[in-house]
Amino acid sequence: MSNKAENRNGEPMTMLDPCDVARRACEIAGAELRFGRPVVLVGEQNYAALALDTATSGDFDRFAQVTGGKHMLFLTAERSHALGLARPKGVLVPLAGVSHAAACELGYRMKSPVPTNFEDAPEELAALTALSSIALLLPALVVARIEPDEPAFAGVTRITAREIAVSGEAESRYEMMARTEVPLRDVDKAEFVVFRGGLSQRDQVAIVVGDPDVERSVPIRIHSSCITGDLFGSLKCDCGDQLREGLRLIQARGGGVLIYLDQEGRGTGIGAKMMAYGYQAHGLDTIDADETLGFGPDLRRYGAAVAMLKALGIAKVELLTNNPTKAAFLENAGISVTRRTSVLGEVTNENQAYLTTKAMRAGHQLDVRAIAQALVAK
Ligand SMILES: Nc1nc2c(ncn2[C@@H]2O[C@H](COP(=O)(O)OP(=O)(O)OP(=O)(O)O)[C@@H](O)[C@H]2O)c(=O)[nH]1
Ligand SMILES: [Zn+2]
Repeated sequence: MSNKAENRNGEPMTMLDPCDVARRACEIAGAELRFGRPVVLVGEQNYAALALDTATSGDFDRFAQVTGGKHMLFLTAERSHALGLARPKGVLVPLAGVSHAAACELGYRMKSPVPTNFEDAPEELAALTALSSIALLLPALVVARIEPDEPAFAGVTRITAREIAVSGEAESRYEMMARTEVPLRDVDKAEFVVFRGGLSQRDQVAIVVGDPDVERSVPIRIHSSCITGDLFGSLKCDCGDQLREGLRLIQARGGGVLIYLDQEGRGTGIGAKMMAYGYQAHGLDTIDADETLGFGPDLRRYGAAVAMLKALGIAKVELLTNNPTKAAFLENAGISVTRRTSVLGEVTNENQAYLTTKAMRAGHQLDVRAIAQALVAK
């Protein structure tokens, strides 16, 4: 079947795939939010929305003015919980008379007054949380119900919840675009295989070590980027150690693949991760710090990893991880995990609490007692 059609003027038009159309709409809407500009979520009820962490106080005041002071702050279930309000779909807090600085406090600061005036957020606003995550923004949005033909929002980018949902399919659509050998210090032979596609993600990289036999179970590690740990040797986490130990194990097995995913801060981005580190310095653990910013415990997506494995012809793996979520995701996507092998880093004063939280609250297969004793033994 031809993928050409004609538009109303009889001009040739490429029939676009619905997922590509939705993905483009999301990327544009996300970019608008990142520029501090409003977007309109179109549905049974229309909502204008502005991202709190990119809107200046001028943008915020203009939004307040054109919505006649009917603007509200949409806080996720996680942020509501952090504020002591257990509301499963989050809350809407009226903002009439509230300054930009006070809204930011309510939206994502650690010491915020608890709102007394709020309503449960409608389900459809979850689409905006998904959009803010695609745009790597904090999930704190200023919203206002508007009429479909509201003149103040004429020309503003529009998006539907359906487009945001459909765009998610792009997460598993990647194409190989380059494959080149790069000599690495501790590895005999490594090829960097770059994939392009996805949703709001940069090109992704798989490092093929040696010549793995794809007919057998291939040792792999799926590693999410951690600039602080991988690159600069931060002591606050075990990532750098795990990256190097992962490569070492793959090499020792005679070959395999390390997939390096661009999803810093468990998918929240480096900015949010550093804000979370700031909150951790004030005593919150890694999960509570993310919740204070409005995030769930883990926003990472592994569709890219699955697409890359499939493109490399890999259907069976030995997974180098302590994180059972990664194994479950692969199994659900049709990649058989024949074995899970732990990858351990050094326990330090600075990462001991982080590792304990991963074991106790995120279900990572780490030995809590060994973590506790590791420093005593030193
Ligand atoms: N939000 C947030 N992210 C963090 C923090 N510390 C590390 N990270 C991120 O956590 C992720 C860790 O990635 P991985 O090492 O692949 O995964 P893992 O879930 O620890 O599982 P393993 O396979 O056992 O290593 C990276 O995206 C880091 O940037 C933190 O305190 N807060
Ligand atoms: Zn790290």
